[in-house]
Parts: sequence; structure tokens; C-alpha cells
Amino acid sequence: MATGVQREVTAKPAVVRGLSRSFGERTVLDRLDLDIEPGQFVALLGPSGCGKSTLLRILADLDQEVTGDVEVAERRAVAFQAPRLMPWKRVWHNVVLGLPGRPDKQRAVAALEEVGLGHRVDVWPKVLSGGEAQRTSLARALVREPDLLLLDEPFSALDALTRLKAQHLVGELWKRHGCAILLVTHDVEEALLLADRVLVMHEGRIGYDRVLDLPRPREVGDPEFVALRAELLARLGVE
Ligand SMILES: Nc1ncnc2c1ncn2[C@@H]1O[C@H](COP(=O)(O)OP(=O)(O)OP(=O)(O)O)[C@@H](O)[C@H]1O
Repeated sequence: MATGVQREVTAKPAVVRGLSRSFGERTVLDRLDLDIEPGQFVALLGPSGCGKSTLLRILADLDQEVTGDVEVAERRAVAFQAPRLMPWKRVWHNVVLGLPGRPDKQRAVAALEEVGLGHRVDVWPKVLSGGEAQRTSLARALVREPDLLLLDEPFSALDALTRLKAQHLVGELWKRHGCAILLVTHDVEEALLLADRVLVMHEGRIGYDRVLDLPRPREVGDPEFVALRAELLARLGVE
């Protein structure tokens, strides 16, 4: 994998125009527009049921029942809230599952080492802790060298400390790989700690779109951080 290499990617990893998706009578996405720039870390917030996962699934090409235009980088990868590992394959094999050619263990090991799981290569998924399973899922995404990494609440099932560590890891991996990331999250602080840009969905579209120019590493106590958190919570109707 392209460890330490910032790949030159010029095309936008996602361009969405007039995207609509309905389930029966209910319109979940309503003529939504979105551009994601190369290497940009975008956090997507919004109340439960507003359509965040629906949008992510469409970008991952897991749902094609849509109207509108969607162009997404061919090299994309997804990690979900539940790691979805195959219990009958060893951890390393899970990482390279679905890649063309013979399962490449060396490649899997490199990816697992990158997420701090060099010691878990040969075990079965059932012995992994929740945080380890989630990191395996990240390794599986990164081994595909994506231009766009789609993350659907990847940390929400983790305890607070493991979650902080996983957030830090994602920040580091993003810096190293230079891929664009779309992170669906409920957590305003997580969005403000990690993202370059924060989106809030509202009535089936992007209702709020803000580029963050906060210096990194971010500090939760920083006055600008505190002000942004209040602004976002107000947007989300949590005042
Ligand atoms: N396959 C489906 N069939 C019917 N309705 C669906 C389907 N998938 C999603 N929905 C509905 O679409 C709406 C948006 O769901 P979605 O999972 O995208 O929301 P979300 O913003 O990700 O929510 P949460 O934050 O709770 O995960 C919900 O009302 C949901 O019930």
C-alpha cells in the first residue's frame, strides 16, 4: 500500500447533482448537491433518520435506486459502524478479501501494522475487541488505496477511550494517505476534531456547509472550537 505517499489526485472524488431517493412515499434525499474535493476530510451530521447513511450507501454504490447524477471515484472504500468481518476467515484474510488475485498476506500485514494490529494478523475475528475489529475494518478499507473513504459512524459503538484512540488513528491515516474522507457521525466534537469541512443535512439536502480553518491538532477548549460546537448544536436543534 502507498504508505507515506501523498498521491496526486486531481479529479473530485465525489460530484453529486440533483440526487433524490425515496422509500415509498417518503423522500429522504431531495435534489441534493455535493462536491467533495481531493483529500478533503468532510464530516456529515444531521438528526437521526435524515438520510446520512442513505447518501453514504449511494456513494458506495450499494444503492442505485436514485434519480440525479452521482460521480464517485472508482477507488473508494467503506467502513461501517459494525465491522462486518467474516468469522470463518482469519483477520489478515478479511483485510484483503474481495481484492483481485490471490489473497496477498504481505499486503494485509502491512495494512494491519499501520492500524497497530501487527500482532493480530493470524487470529480469528471473534477474539478481537470492538476497537480492534473496527481497526481491522479500517485496514480493509485502506488496503484498497481509496481516493474516497466512506465512514459510517465507525466509532459509535466504542467506549470513550477506545473511541478517542480510533479518532486519532483516523486523523493520522488521513494525513498519511491523503484520501478524501466522508465521515457520517452524530458527534459534533468528533466532526470538529477531525474534519476540514462540516455538513449538516436538512430536509433531504445539505443545509449547512462550512469549511473549518481551525489549526490542528484541535483543542476542545479552544474558544473558536467552543463557538463552532455551539453553532453546530444549534443547527442540529440541540440547544
Ligand atoms: N431500505 C430502506 N427501506 C425503507 N426505508 C428506508 C430504507 N433505508 C432507509 N430508510 C429510511 O430512510 C430514512 C433515512 O435513513 P438513514 O439511515 O439514511 O438515516 P440516517 O440519517 O443515517 O439516520 P441515523 O443517524 O439514525 O443512522 C429513515 O426514515 C429510514 O427509515
